[in-house]
Amino acid sequence: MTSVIGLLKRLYNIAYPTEVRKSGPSPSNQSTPKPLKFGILGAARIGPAGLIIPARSHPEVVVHAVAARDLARAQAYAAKHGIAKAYGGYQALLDDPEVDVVYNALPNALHYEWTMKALEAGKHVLNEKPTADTAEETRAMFDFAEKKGLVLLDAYHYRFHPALKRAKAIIDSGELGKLKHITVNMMVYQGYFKDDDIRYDFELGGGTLMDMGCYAINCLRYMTSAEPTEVIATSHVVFEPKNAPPDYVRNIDRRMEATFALPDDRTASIVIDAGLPPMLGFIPRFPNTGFVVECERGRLEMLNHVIPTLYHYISVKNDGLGARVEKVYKGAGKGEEWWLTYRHQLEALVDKLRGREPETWLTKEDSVQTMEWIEKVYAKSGLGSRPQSAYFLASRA
Ligand SMILES: NC(=O)C1=CN([C@@H]2O[C@H](COP(=O)(O)OP(=O)(O)OC[C@H]3O[C@@H](n4cnc5c(N)ncnc54)[C@H](OP(=O)(O)O)[C@@H]3O)[C@@H](O)[C@H]2O)C=CC1
Ligand SMILES: O=C1OC[C@@H](O)[C@H](O)[C@H]1O
Repeated sequence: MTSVIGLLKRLYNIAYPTEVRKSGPSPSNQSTPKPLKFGILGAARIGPAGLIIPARSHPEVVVHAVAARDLARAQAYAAKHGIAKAYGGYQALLDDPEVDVVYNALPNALHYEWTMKALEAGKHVLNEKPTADTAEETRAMFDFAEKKGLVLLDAYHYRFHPALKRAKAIIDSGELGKLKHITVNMMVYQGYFKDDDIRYDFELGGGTLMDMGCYAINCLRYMTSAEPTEVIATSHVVFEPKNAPPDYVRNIDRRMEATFALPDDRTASIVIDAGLPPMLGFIPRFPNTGFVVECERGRLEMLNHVIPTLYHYISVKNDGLGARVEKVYKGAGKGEEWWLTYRHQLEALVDKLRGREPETWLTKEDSVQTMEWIEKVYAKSGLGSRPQSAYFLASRA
């Protein structure tokens, strides 16, 4: 019962966060900096969860502008979400001198071009996951941000939640002995994405490994504190749209499984599926996201590591001490029980931009290695990497 009330409270606060007063110079304190102004590239579906709602409860963030390819679409989005400026075209937003930080919420294949252009315009960037289409592009993006002295953060938002950090602390404490194997699952039911979703478009950087698999690869590296040494095996099911035309190219993974070797005889596997069929042909399935870590002296299972604010558990079976369940909606650091992973992420980004030490941060190598292993799984599967950005290729010509 208490957990149901807790869930309802969290849901209410997520949907209706207390709007905080935005910081800035006041008669009593002229030195307080103005809030950071964010601009969103794309009237994207992820915008509200990824930035707009978290910004409401952050005193130092204002969502100032949105750009869409079509001005009317940007205006409608701006009106709906209370955003002051709307631009018809992404470059126009980058040319706005008031924008401090750009949120790149475009399809994966456009991350490279528009993040590079944003950095060129002198903006810090919160870039949606996965970083780009290839590791080469990813490295170039971080190198350029470094060169410009700007902050670039990939939106691996799940990494900022205290529950995930607690799961890792249990593994790192050694109470379960040496880690032997981790399995990371990211599965949603059939119909979760429509057939014309960007995730099913090869040219836009689609594929289920790109989309949900990037979390899984990032997670296995994080939980094991190691880089894989080899992709041992893969198997996949390709996406089949309804009424596929005869010339339809089956190059998009709807399901991807992969097994990796890690140093010290450890292994890892991932199971990603964007279309779990109904049970017995008609019973709908719940999304299944989480991971299981098998250790020498027990196992740890975390359910829902990607949206833990809604509900999660960390179940620990210690061969010597027995079993227990932990839930961490609020950690020892900053945050409220109802903070989504995106709100934690925004807190860290703003801390970084303001010169404060963020509680959690992701390194360049984190992003580069995640992309490297995505590409290696695609290579092993025979599906191949998503195409390099034309903007990247032009820069190398
Ligand atoms: N962090 C997270 O939890 C999540 C992250 N994501 C990531 O965010 C990004 C966007 O995903 P999502 O919001 O679901 O995507 P949408 O389908 O909403 O597309 C995002 C934007 O892409 C723009 N766009 C530009 N070119 C094209 C094109 N050729 N075809 C289609 N759209 C185009 C559209 O902009 P315009 O408005 O200009 O037309 C659209 O608003 C992806 O990288 C995805 O991986 C997605 C969901 C969750
Ligand atoms: O980033 C994401 O997180 C949740 C998933 O459902 C979605 O496909 C993905 O883009």
